[in-house]
Amino acid sequence: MSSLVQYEPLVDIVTVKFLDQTEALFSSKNSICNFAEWLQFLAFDVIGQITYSKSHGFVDRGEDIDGMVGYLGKLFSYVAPVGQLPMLDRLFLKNPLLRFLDKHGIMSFTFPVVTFAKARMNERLREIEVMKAHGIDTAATVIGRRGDLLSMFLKAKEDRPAFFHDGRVLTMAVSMAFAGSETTAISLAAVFYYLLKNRSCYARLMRELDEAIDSGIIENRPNGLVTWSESQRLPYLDACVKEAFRLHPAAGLPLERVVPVDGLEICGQLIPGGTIVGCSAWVIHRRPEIFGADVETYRPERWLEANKGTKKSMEGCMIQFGMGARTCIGKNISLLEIYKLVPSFLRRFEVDLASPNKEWRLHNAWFVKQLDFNTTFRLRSMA
Ligand code: HEM
Repeated sequence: MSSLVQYEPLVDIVTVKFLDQTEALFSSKNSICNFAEWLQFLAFDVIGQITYSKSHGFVDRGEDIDGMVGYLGKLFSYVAPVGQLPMLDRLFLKNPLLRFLDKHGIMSFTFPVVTFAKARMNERLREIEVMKAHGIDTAATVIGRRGDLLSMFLKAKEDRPAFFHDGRVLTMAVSMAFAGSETTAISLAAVFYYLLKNRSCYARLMRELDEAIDSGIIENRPNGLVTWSESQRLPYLDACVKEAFRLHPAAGLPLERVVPVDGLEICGQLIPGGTIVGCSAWVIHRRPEIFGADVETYRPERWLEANKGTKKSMEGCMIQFGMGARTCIGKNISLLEIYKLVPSFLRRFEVDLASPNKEWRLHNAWFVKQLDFNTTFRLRSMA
């Protein structure tokens, strides 16, 4: 995690903008906010900032620019069933006729996220060309200077040009937006939703935050911003985040693996090589023998009450980021974002559900998106 704190200034740029825009667009106008979507704007902009040192501009404009967010939502609604029956893809998106039309510019199937990524990459490549033309060492300047993910990918290209060609750099950059925006937004929405539905937990978290300010654990900044290292000294915040991850892991379908050729014994049963097996976080996170009989209840306290051994088992069974060789590579980036945004936001605003008696609706499009999560915000006094 320590190396990721280098991204904190990039996350801060978007977080502060998000807090200011929340105040301008919602709290000062007394408007109702579609919080799930608003958090997605934030997550998308953070990914843009971390990947290209340039946010997509959603938070600034307060709207879904080029329909990128909506498009991604639709894409996942397609990917979820097609991922279970991959041959369907040949009929639809990978249909040779559609590919032909796309290739010859007759119909475009290029995702707006890809268009944005291509534009950023071309800007950066042009910059590097200019540097090279002036005899400037690109590795030490354009590539190394920014410290964003695009510079890391371009550095990999400089080091291993045969493997890490431009196509791979672009794929990596686009993957960041595909894998890191909805997931982080869904997880953030879960943290807030459960707090709003469990007011005593919300009150306890606010006590922890206010006391941390009084005792100097958190610096009292006028914009409410909390640093990563300050957030790590807030045990109840940690419990609330973990409990939201437990009850609402972003990925809603089993994480699949292929059994090695020699077969494998799983839970006492021999599974032949080549079999696709999978395991869902929604099931594992609700195992009573691990998490307790009240698995369906949101109770952050379980993370504070557990003894060392139980806590280790609980943490070992949390697979919201997957597990093993293909575990999430963006885990620490999203944790940085979540542990900073939640306390910063709650310091600055008092949050309420627009319809306190209504539940949110869930849509499992590979990622389990929340719908009808509408809120109001009131400025808090931070003196
Ligand atoms: C709370 C936020 C996030 C959640 C819940 C999440 C969840 C996951 C899950 C469940 C997987 C599959 C792991 C497996 O099969 O074992 C995964 C993979 C991946 N994630 Fe995340 N993710 C999050 C944020 C991010 C971010 C911010 C990025 C990028 C900046 C990212 C990039 C990726 C990539 C590239 C993979 C594929 C890794 C591979 O196949 O080797 N994720 N993520």
